[in-house]
Amino acid sequence: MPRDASTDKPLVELVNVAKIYPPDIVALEDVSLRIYKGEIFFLTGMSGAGKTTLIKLICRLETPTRGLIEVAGRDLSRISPAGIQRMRQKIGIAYQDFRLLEKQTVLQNIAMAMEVTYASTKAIHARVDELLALLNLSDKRDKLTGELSRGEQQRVALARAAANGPSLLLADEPTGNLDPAATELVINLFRHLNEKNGSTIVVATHDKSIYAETEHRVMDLRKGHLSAHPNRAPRQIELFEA
Ligand SMILES: Nc1ncnc2c1ncn2[C@@H]1O[C@H](COP(=O)(O)OP(=O)(O)OP(=O)(O)O)[C@@H](O)[C@H]1O
Repeated sequence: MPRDASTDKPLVELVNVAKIYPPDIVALEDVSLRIYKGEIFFLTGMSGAGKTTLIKLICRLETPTRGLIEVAGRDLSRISPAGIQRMRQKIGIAYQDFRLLEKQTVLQNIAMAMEVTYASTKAIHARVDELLALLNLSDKRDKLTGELSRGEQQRVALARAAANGPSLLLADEPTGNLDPAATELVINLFRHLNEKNGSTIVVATHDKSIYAETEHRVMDLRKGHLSAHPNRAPRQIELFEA
């Protein structure tokens, strides 16, 4: 989806953000970042670099030790708990550890995420069927998620995150358990959400294959510091990084 960096306000903005876990584990140090509406943004970095921490800060599952975080122009530190709940209804989160209810079916796991929308059962089932078809999981709809392979569970977690057509999708290591064919399905899901719903998508990943062929912005976290990915042109850095 095209965007104009000169006129858009960022959907997500971090200014000089640090996160230090007790007693003194520095996960992020002085991170400033803008992510614009309609972007697909990749966050790379080695294990322990701080990717999950950054994702959790954006949806306020963690709070920063220092710095400002704004989502849709609102300072997260000033939003009430009820306001955070409302904000999260517009954010889809695909967790690295999936967080599925293993004794519930695929349909139930995804449908549960949609109950907040008060959609009809018919509309919920149609959406679930659409997402499962996109992710090649149609035959798993009535299976318990605990009985699926890790790769299948990972795709169910993505379908659940995508279910409400979120304004912002945060995907933490979304292809960690997938083969190339399933990885392609996930990339197509991101494109679909981005183009059809205008969803902004933030992907934290080790997996070069999901950003190698794209024109999208890639930034690299190293020991809590953020910089442009070494393989990306400097022009991109100037365009996006203030
Ligand atoms: N709840 C926590 N308490 C203490 N330390 C934490 C906590 N969560 C993360 N850390 C530490 O913060 C640092 C960054 O962790 P984070 O999970 O954000 O990295 P990551 O880039 O997502 O790694 P991975 O790719 O392995 O998931 C690591 O040193 C990690 O051990």
